[in-house]
Amino acid sequence: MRVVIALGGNAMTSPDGSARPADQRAAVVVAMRAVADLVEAGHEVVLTHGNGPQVGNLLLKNELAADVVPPVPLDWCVAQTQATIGALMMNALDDELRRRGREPLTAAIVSRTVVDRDDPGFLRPSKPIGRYASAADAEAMRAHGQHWVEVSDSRWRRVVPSPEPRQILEAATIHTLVSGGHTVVCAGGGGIPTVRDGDAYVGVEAVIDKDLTASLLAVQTEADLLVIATDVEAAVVGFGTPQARPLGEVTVKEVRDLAADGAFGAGSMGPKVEAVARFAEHRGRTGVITSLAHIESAVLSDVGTRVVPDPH
Ligand SMILES: Nc1ncnc2c1ncn2[C@@H]1O[C@H](COP(=O)(O)OP(=O)(O)O)[C@@H](O)[C@H]1O
Ligand SMILES: NC(=O)OP(=O)(O)O
Repeated sequence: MRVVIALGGNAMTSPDGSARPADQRAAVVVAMRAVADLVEAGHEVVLTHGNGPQVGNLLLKNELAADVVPPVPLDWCVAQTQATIGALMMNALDDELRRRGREPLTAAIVSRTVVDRDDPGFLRPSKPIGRYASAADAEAMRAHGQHWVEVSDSRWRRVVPSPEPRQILEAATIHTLVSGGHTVVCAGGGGIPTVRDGDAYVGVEAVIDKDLTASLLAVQTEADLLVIATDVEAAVVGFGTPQARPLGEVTVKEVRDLAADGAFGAGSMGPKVEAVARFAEHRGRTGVITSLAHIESAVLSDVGTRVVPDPH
């Protein structure tokens, strides 16, 4: 089975959301053990990952050092996070596979995702990146022209434009590699935001939602299954209320109706649900939202929230 797995931020940072190198390395090692189980079982695996904490930290470093070294644009920062996280994932997966007596075949691909130049997302920054801050700190940053929103109780985060992913330019290469037995890390951080400029492609300043890109990746690479791996076992209806119940198997229409009723967090579970719904809709296969620990079960059984195509 060909499986596309999207790893959430929690797969690469410590539980407190810190992005210290040692924490990232340790978290990736744990994630790659679960991935190695799938590879060992004979599945073709395509991996993608988030970069929200990392790209926000890089952007901030650029801004803080602007007086001494020229700052680079946000799309360059996205490319840099793809390289760093891709290298971490390859090292960890290779080590794990060798420990199991298997010769690793991994590749990380710098990947560009085409977006529309006039996407309304450029006018309404919505993608949270970087560290959390207090209301007072957020207010101070706003004075510098940055956009900040309250993402949870008194926790603020910077937001940047997040256009819709339209096409992954490296999809054919990724398809060839995975068909040839490679485990491929790609389209990290949603891909490097890119627009067409005449006959050329140029980067644009944004951070694309990695779950929506994962959905496109799974369609473009003809995956049998899309797994969105996060820190909860399933999407929940009545989230945060005494009536909370995990959502099991649902159709695209059923889950979209729940989304329209506001059942899923806008910057968190919402895009994940939309990602699996799009995959089920356009590929006619199941998309699963579950926790990292359940990746293998997601392939074998019926854990997590499983969005299936609508009946004809
Ligand atoms: N309806 C819901 N069901 C489950 N989790 C939800 C829901 N709405 C919001 N969430 C939040 O979404 C989080 C997962 O999204 P996010 O933190 O963006 O994941 P990741 O960084 O792993 O991609 C959960 O930890 C939970 O707090
Ligand atoms: N690019 C992106 O969606 O990253 P996170 O999942 O880490 O927010």
